[in-house]
Amino acid sequence: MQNVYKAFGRRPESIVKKLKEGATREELKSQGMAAVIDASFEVPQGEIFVVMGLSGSGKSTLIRTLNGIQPATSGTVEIFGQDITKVNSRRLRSIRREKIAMVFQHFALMPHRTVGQNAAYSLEVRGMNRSDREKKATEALNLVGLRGYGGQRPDQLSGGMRQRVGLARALAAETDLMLMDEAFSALDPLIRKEMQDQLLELQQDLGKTIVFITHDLNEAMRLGSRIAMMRDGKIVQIGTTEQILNDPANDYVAQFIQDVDRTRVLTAGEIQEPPVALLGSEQGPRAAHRLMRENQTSSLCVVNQSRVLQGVVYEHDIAEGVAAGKETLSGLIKPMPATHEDTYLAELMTAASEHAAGLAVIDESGKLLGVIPRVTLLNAMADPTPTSSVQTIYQEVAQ
Ligand SMILES: Nc1ncnc2c1ncn2[C@@H]1O[C@H](COP(=O)(O)OP(=O)(O)OP(=O)(O)O)[C@@H](O)[C@H]1O
Repeated sequence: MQNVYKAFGRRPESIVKKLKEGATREELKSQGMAAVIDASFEVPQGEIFVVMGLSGSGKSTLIRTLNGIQPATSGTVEIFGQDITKVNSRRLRSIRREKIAMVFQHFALMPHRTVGQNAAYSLEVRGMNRSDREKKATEALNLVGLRGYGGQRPDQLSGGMRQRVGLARALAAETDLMLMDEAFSALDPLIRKEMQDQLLELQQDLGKTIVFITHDLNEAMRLGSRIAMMRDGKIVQIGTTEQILNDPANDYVAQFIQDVDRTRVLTAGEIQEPPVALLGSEQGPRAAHRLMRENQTSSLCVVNQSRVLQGVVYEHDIAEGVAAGKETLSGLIKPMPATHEDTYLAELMTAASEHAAGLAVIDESGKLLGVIPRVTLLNAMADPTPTSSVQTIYQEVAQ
């Protein structure tokens, strides 16, 4: 969307005109409400774009201009190349039906229909025949973990399960764009987290374009590829979690993020450092000793030829190995705790307290990507901002 305004009142166009001439929302209050002021953003395919702001900041109005339920007073709204502010209402209804799925806070399920019929609803509206839509609805229910529930009525399900039906209905529609308005806000915290995890997992496979509205910053940061922060109708900042945490655009955003538990949004990948030194496991204690001296470190990660992590060796063991004239590292390599790049810092607490050398960061196949020295991890816990520059002392493994 580009330069979108939405005003309510008797003469919305006049409110927008005055806004463009520099009037503030406050000054125009007697004439109506400027709910969205000059909003512009683009959401690439596959992104979860979160719109975040306090109650009344204009989030719901913004999302309604996106599906055309409340047409923008001014500006353009393009859905897959089609400007929906310029099409007639019939065409708009068809775009909404074919291209956009919605998930609402209060589920909006039809109580007298079965779960399966609810999930199939958007397909029914499209005129799909019964057997095809039942098949697709069942597939969608399976995807959200409701296998076998198709015959039940919504009131037989818990709140969390009802929201899964809402999600299944949106997925069954197989649209590329999904709009989610406070979709998880009515759920209790544990179920809410489960739903967030599920959405992230589904999104990995489905790669939809999602616009997700929330007033909860932690939710925004867990889900959002990027976040738009709204205040009084305006988008005051658009950025990734990291950008917003590290470089809040103004005091409003800064105040918002004050209470965020950063250990729950920062990941291991954001504080990892290049491995201090790597050593092919075929090398002996002398080589290890030399590398430790060169890099002024008291421990080394050990990897094999494929750079898969084998463990860690410590200075005192290596010194003993050298003294005993050992030719290999066998018996000297200790296990090293490892994590993945996308693990949240909060989940690394125990690792930090228990292990002297710190943590290795590995990929799916066990290859060493980086290390988090214990002191870095403890510092990050105490002051969780991502390290901006890391001194690179990187030693290639013998190939
Ligand atoms: N149909 C309407 N007529 C008049 N004013 C409206 C209308 N819809 C929304 N508003 C006003 O526009 C402003 C933005 O409302 P909106 O619902 O978009 O905010 P929000 O951020 O979604 O808040 P919430 O989380 O409480 O829904 C509010 O001041 C609201 O009162």
